[in-house]
Amino acid sequence: MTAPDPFARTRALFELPEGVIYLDGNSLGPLPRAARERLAHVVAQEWGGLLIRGWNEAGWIDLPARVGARIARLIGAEPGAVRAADSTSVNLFKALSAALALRPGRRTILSDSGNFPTDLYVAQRLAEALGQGHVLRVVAPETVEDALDSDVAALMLTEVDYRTGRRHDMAALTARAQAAGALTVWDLAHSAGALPVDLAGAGADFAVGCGYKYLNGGPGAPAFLYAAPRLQAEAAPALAGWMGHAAPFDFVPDYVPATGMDRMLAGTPPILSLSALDAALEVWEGVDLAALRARSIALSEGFVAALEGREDLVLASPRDPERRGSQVSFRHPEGYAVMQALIARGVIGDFRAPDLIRFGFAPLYNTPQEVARAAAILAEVLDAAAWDRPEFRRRAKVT
Ligand SMILES: Cc1ncc(COP(=O)(O)O)c(C=O)c1O
Ligand SMILES: Nc1c(O)cccc1C(=O)C[C@H](N)C(=O)O
Repeated sequence: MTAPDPFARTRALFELPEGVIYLDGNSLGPLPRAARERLAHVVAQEWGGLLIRGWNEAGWIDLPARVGARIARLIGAEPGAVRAADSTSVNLFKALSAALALRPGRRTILSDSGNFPTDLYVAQRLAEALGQGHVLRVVAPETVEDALDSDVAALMLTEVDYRTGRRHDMAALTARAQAAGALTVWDLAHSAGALPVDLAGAGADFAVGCGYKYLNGGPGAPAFLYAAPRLQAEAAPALAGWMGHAAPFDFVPDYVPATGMDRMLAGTPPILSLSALDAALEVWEGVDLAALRARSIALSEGFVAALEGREDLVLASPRDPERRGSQVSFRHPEGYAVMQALIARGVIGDFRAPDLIRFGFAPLYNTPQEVARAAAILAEVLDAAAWDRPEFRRRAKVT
């Protein structure tokens, strides 16, 4: 007798194509059935039927806050402290600029070399554009703590490294940064929905994250933004827009920021994609995040254990699951072709240059059986050098 699968209920809420083992939900989550239905409804009934009345009658105007409230539980945020809006890049710009403005005497943005490129690009351009001598300092992930000197205005880190899955200790680094007089800006792109996050418990200052990965909001889904309640009254992001105004429909020429989190908004919310994300987040109702973490560790451990000891794969992720997010990466010199051969066999992960094959484990729908099968197929591909074909080496535009 095998015990019933505690995540069979949530798996059934997704449309998962037959014959595919999907281990790329850390890049783009699959389609929740509820999102398909909600989109059809919003398009036909709300957009089609209500037209402009939808802003009031269907509550479109409140969607950034309503969707933010659903995300808040997953990231341990205080009520009202999260908005769903814009992209992660844009939210990072807003959060980081607000953090810098709150530390006027300091000039350094501290980050690490494992951070996602968009985060580093946003910080570089913001530092230049401010014209006040700000600099982005990028150090090795292990040396972040030592680099927290008296010039650091903002510590900007991605909690879970997109390549290796290495996880920073958010609570410890936040405490260290604040003791050094800095504010923290956390990117939760690979954390939200992947593992329990406790922003309030960690005392984090600002955070951002993606809606299209483990939250399953669909390609280009709106991202989210958090500011600690103690900072909201003072936060002044460098990007303002009418949706962040205290009275948008007064149409006055001067900017007066809204009270609370609404000041972190800028332009008109994308109602179709916010609706899809809202429906996708229904899947999380009743999901226990400690059980989610336990499942995630069981999945990733099963995968690593099945492949451990192979001489042709080098584990790029921490071996200790407590120090990882919900993904595992291996190095292989022909990683791109290996991943294409896997995809041709129905196992979808992805490749990150120069040599990483990356596998995300989404506890809501991935099963231990899938993970064992994926590891076996990877072993077959390697044993038979099935990747060694010209068509598997041809790089696509998007990897
Ligand atoms: C850590 C991290 N931040 C940000 C992003 C993306 O930001 P955006 O949605 O603005 O493209 C990604 C992935 O695309 C990511 O992995
Ligand atoms: N956002 C993406 C896209 O528009 C195309 C392809 C991939 C992505 C990703 O999300 C990449 C992802 N952040 C990563 O961890 O590599």
